[in-house]
This record gives sequence, C-alpha cells and structure tokens, in this order.
Amino acid sequence: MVLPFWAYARLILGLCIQRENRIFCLLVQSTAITESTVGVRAMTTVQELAAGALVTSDVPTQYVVRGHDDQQLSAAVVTAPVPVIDLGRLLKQDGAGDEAAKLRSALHSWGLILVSNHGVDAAVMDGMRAASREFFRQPLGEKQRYTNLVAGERFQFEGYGNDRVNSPDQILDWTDRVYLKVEPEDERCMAIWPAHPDTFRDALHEFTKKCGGVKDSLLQALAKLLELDDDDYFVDQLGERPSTHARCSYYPECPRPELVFGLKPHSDGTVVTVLMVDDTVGGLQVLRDGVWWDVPVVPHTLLVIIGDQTQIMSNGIFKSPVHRVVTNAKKERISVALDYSVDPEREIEPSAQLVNKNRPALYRKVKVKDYIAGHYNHFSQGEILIDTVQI
Ligand SMILES: O=C(O)CCC(=O)C(=O)O
Ligand SMILES: [Fe+2]
Repeated sequence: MVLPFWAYARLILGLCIQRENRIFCLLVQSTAITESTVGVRAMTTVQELAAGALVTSDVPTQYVVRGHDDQQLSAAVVTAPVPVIDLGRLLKQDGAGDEAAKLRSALHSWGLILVSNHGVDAAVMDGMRAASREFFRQPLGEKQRYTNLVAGERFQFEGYGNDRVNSPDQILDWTDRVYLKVEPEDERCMAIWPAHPDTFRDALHEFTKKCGGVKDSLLQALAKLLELDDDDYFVDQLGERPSTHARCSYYPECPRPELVFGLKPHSDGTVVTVLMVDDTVGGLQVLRDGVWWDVPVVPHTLLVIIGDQTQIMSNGIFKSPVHRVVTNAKKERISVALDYSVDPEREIEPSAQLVNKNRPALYRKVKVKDYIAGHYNHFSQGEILIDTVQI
C-alpha cells in the first residue's frame, strides 16, 4: 500500500518519540486537527461493538473468556464487607484508635478500603463523573480526536481507545477508556485531554488536586501502621517526580456477561490507586482465598486499592489485591481511577526497617519504569507480575 509522504513522516517521527512526550503532543495534535482519519486504520471501540452486540446478542470471540466456567462469571457473588474508613477521624486519632484498627484489618482482609470524609467535595466527584460520562456519549469522531493510536497503528498508553493487543490470543476487555498522565503537571499532554465536554479538563484537574491529599494522608497512615521511623516514608519514596495517570473507563452494556470480562483479573502496578466507581452500578470484584466478592458501592466514598509498589516497599505486609470488573447486560458503567506511582526513574525495594532475620526481604530491588512496563505486558496475558520479583 502506498501512503502519502506525511503518513511516513508521522510514522518515523512516531517511532522516535517514545520518550519525548512533548513531540508526541504535537504529533497527536496534528493527527487530531489535520485529518479525519485519512489513511488511518480505524479502531473498533467496545462502545461500537456493544451497539451491534446488543442487536445480535453475541460478542466477538476475542472477548470470550476461556475457562469461563471456572471464573464464577455467572455465579451469584456475595458482597465483601469492606469497611468505610472515616479519613478525618483517622487523621485526628493520629494512627491509633479504632479507625486505624479498622484500616489495618481491612487492608489485611481485602487490600482495599472505602474512604469517607476524605475532603473531595461531592460536587468535584459528581463533576468528574458527569464530564467522563458526557465524553463517552459523544459521537465516535469527536472521541477519536484523542485516539491512543499514533498514525492509526502504533499504540500509545495515553489517549482514548482500548488496550494494546500484544498477541492474537489475548482475551480482550469489554471497556473503552481515556488514559492521561496528570502528574507531573508539566508533563501533561493537553492535546489529548478532551476539550469536549468543556468541563472535562477543569474537572480532571480539580479531581486530581483533591485526590492527591487523600493519597498522601493514607500513605502516612500506612507508615504509622507499620511503625516506621518516619510517617512520610512512603510519601518520600514517591520521589521528586512521581507519576499519576487518570483512567476514565466506560463499560458498555454487554449481552453476554457470563462470558466476558469488563476488566480482566489483575493487581494494580501502582503505589495506590484512588478510584471513583459508578455510584449506581456495581461490577468491581475482589479475589480472596480463591473466591470472588463484589466490592460494595457507597456513593461519594473513594475506593483506595493497595498496589504492587506498596506490596514491595512494605515487604509484603500490605498486599495488592487481585480484582476485576464484570459486565452488566442492562447497565453501562463509568469509573475514574488515579494511578499513583513512584518516580519511574527510581528504584524501590522493601524498607530496611521491615527486613530482619525473621523476615528477610521478599522482593528484589526493581526500577519502577521497568516494573510498570512489565506490568502491562503481564496484564495483557492475564498474568500477575509481582510473583516474578519475589526472592
Ligand atoms: O473500573 C473499575 O472499577 C476498576 C478499574 C481498575 O481496576 C483499574 O483501573 O485498575
Ligand atoms: Fe485495577
């Protein structure tokens, strides 16, 4: 196939820019503005598939989970008694008292918690959810201005679309998303931050700013639970330029929820993930002792999930839970997650204060950048990376 000159130029430039976010911004901007996907292989979004699937009541085979009978996808699932932690109260009790005890027990049992009294106004949460919902309701052409495919081919993590497909036998997830780097702020690629609805950028900025405080307070609470010398141990480990990514996910209605994952089982490769789930539709499930449990929906709480980086730094005392999203035949679902990671250029390892004769280091030192890259590769194959860095 013969492509016009600009398509080759864009492809070559695309190959050079893996690490040059700014140039990538320019590239995406030109993709968005100068063409309406001329010469570009259009991606199929799950939203488009869902529209067809709801008519035929069937789903493409790439979405069908093999061994779905073992996955409890069609079984009745019990709701996990995940407690709601009152963050204001936890901070007031300064790491002692019943709120800290509740936190310790919840993390031990589930690896995730619901947080109330967190300081993120209901209006900020509702605004973010509404902006995200409105974004996905727009016509495909508008959303594709922010595509995560450079020149229609090469996958970039940032932007609108679905997951990178690494192999033909990869089981695909019934979800579309917008994935954006939000911190460090000077690395934001505004060209792929949706400009419509016009509330989106401000809503995401505000939501990110407010959730940062929740993340820091919880990391301090974790250090207190572990009785580390410094309450800021985990906050300091984040480094000079920690990275935060926002993931706005859209899970359309699915005619075959017993066969399809909304999001396949995984643990998060983060330090922590702060998640705002849909306030009306459940779907998030957590694995405990080989059994899947529904995570409860409590409006205006935030869900905080321990990630692999905290599992490594806490020498396995806090564990990142395996979780997944199931689909729903009748209702679409929205969620907004903030993935908090240590500065990718840093290395992490179990805290020296948590390593001793009786409890040797359980994980080897890893470079965060490499860990995150490995995490996505393992995720696409339905594998969990943390097992591979165990000593
Ligand atoms: O959509 C959800 O509720 C969960 C999303 C999730 O697990 C993730 O983004 O890592
Ligand atoms: Fe997750």
